Amino acid sequence: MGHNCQVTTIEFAKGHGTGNDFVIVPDLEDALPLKDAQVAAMCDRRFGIGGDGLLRVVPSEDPGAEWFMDYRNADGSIAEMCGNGVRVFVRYLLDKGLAQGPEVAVSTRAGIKTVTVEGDELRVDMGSAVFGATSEASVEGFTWPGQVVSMGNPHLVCHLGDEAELEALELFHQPRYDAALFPEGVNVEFVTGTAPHVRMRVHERGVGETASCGTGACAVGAVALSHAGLDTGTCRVDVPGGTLTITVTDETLYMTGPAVIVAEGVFRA
Ligand SMILES: N[C@@H](CCC[C@H](N)C(=O)O)C(=O)O
Repeated sequence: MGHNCQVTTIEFAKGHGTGNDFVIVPDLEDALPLKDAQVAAMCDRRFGIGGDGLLRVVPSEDPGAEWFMDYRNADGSIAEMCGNGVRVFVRYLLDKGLAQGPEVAVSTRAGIKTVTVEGDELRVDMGSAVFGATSEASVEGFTWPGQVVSMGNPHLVCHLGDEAELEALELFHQPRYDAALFPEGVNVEFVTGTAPHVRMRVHERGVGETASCGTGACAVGAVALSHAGLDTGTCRVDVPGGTLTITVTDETLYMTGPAVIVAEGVFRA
């Protein structure tokens, strides 16, 4: 009795932005629509390549951009937007000659994002943060009030008392939140400090705690500036994996940070 030994091979690259890491799958003919389980297998840190998410590079149907970023969380779920992901996506396009800088438009589920190369870093026009209601999040019986913010995807930004509290926070498990307000789940950011310099940790929907979340940093920067009574300005957001710079203008919000490709290979499924 023989085994079915058919092996599927998938070309990939691996990259990160401030430690938020992604498997990149070039699917230039849009011939490889990955199932949730395949994404989860590739993102698995012990049995796969490992990643907080997956970026599939496919042709864009929107005439405003050549490429569409098909972003998936590590568990295979779909999210509207990924801020670190879009910088890594553009770094990959530039490295492979699939796009020319310094300005690259990328189609995402949250619309077209324009990414500009600025030295070693990439600046993304993320569009303005949209503030919603206030809500709350709880961890191990402690509850903090939070500001709901949409960056295309949902965020709940909670301010903590001090650094020690932030350091001690148990973020292995999903913080509790109002499931009626967030039926699709939410990314929860915990913050200390005030604009122009704050620190955050994050628990991401569909992933867990990550070293960074670009859209989360945008939400946090916008809330910090607003708490400081500023409609516009710049806020440095330190995350466990590095630093992102958030600039709010009258028209939009820019996120600036690094993006690095660290490996290429073939995944055998
Ligand atoms: N890490 C990302 C956000 C990825 C999506 C998020 N987990 C969600 O489900 O909304 C970022 O850098 O923005």
